[in-house]
Amino acid sequence: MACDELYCTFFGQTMQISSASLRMSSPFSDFAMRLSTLRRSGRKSPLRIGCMHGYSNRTNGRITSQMGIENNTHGEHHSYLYNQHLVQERMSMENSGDGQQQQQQDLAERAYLVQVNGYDSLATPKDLNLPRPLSISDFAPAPMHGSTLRVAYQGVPGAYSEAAACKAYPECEPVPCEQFEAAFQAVELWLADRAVLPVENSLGGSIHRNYDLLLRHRLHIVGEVQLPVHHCLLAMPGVSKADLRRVISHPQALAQCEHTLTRLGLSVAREAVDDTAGAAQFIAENNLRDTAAIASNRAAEIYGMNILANGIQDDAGNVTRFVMLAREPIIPRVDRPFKTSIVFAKEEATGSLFKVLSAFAFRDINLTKIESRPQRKKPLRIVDDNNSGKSQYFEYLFYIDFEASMADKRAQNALAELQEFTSFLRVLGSYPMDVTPLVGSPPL
Ligand SMILES: O=C(O)C(=O)C[C@]1(C(=O)O)C=C[C@@H](O)C=C1
Repeated sequence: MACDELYCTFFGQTMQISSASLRMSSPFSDFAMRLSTLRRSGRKSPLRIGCMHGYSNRTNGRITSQMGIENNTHGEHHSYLYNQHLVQERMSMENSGDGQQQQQQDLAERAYLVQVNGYDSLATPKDLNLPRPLSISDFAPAPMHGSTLRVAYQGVPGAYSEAAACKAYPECEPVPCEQFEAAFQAVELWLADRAVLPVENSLGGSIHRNYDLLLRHRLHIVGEVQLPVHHCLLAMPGVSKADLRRVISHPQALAQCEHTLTRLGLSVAREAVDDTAGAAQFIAENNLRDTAAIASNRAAEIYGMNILANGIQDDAGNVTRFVMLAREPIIPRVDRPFKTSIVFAKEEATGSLFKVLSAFAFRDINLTKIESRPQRKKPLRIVDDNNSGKSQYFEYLFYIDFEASMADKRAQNALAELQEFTSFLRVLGSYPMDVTPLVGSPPL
């Protein structure tokens, strides 16, 4: 859908560009000026802007700004990122006034964008371009203005995380990322609207890296999705099991198939790589005839590989749970099952963990998960006991998922009580539970 008005999403609030928004004061003045630039040239410019967004912050006393412009003119999606330097460079091309000057400015704008993006087939806009009144949906967090929701995941096409992204957001554009951290950053820098990341598997357990990253980044959990994971053993066409010297895959996938591989007589070297589909891609690109990958049957299709064995996970009901992350939290509700995820550090007092857990038990709130991670900044506590000398304790952060919405009084009271026994407490998100039945899901 083409959209010719200009909007700015500023720290989660979407507004149509108007003189009011142009009067934004420091530290956002650069940002505001940039918006005015585009507004003035927007009428005649061949560029149709679907949506603009950006942020500005102070680093070491300097203001840095980044801005994304999405152009959805052809049903395609192009995103341009500017930094402050480019914004200033761009502004120096700016002339006020009409007629020829305006035309020159339009051409300059087009040339500039082609130069930045290498994209030169921009459509001619309609002349009649009346502003559309704002509606409530303009103020909702992304998806934005008819553009496709971009969902970051770790891996390459054919990864289970890509399938999870498409299960969570069926109409989305999946955005592959090399590492989990890159998926977090893609959302933080507005290159993606959501991230979908694995947090636990029914056979392999928790994906600790993502627990650590949840704390380090400021994204919110806005949903969860459970995906049945059906692994295949993939090799190049013509390769048989007897040719194999090595099996490569994501460490979780290797762990989920450990016993089956041995049962298949594959006591060969196992090597961990970044993701399951990446393993298939690597074998295909290098035509490796002594190596197999554990990956999905979609990966077999994409990378032109043969399936040597199907359903090699150690348990037929193998399931991975993913969380959906966004820049803004969703509004918790009580009209459907919700879960809330929190992280806390307990007080040093005796029995504080028990007291935390009983705050939920007394209110009949079911805990679905508890995970502990070392407190990296303060990993050890040394206690000097006069009788037995010095003892060392490990310090932990505790992650808890419980079955209640933050809109539920019981959850609010439990967290109020928790504050008495915790030195740190953060709500990672309150979101609808995935209650879709897993049985009958097509194997991946
Ligand atoms: O490598 C992939 O395909 C992934 O999507 C990652 C991942 C994981 O991290 O657990 C996702 C689901 C499966 O449990 C195996 C691997």
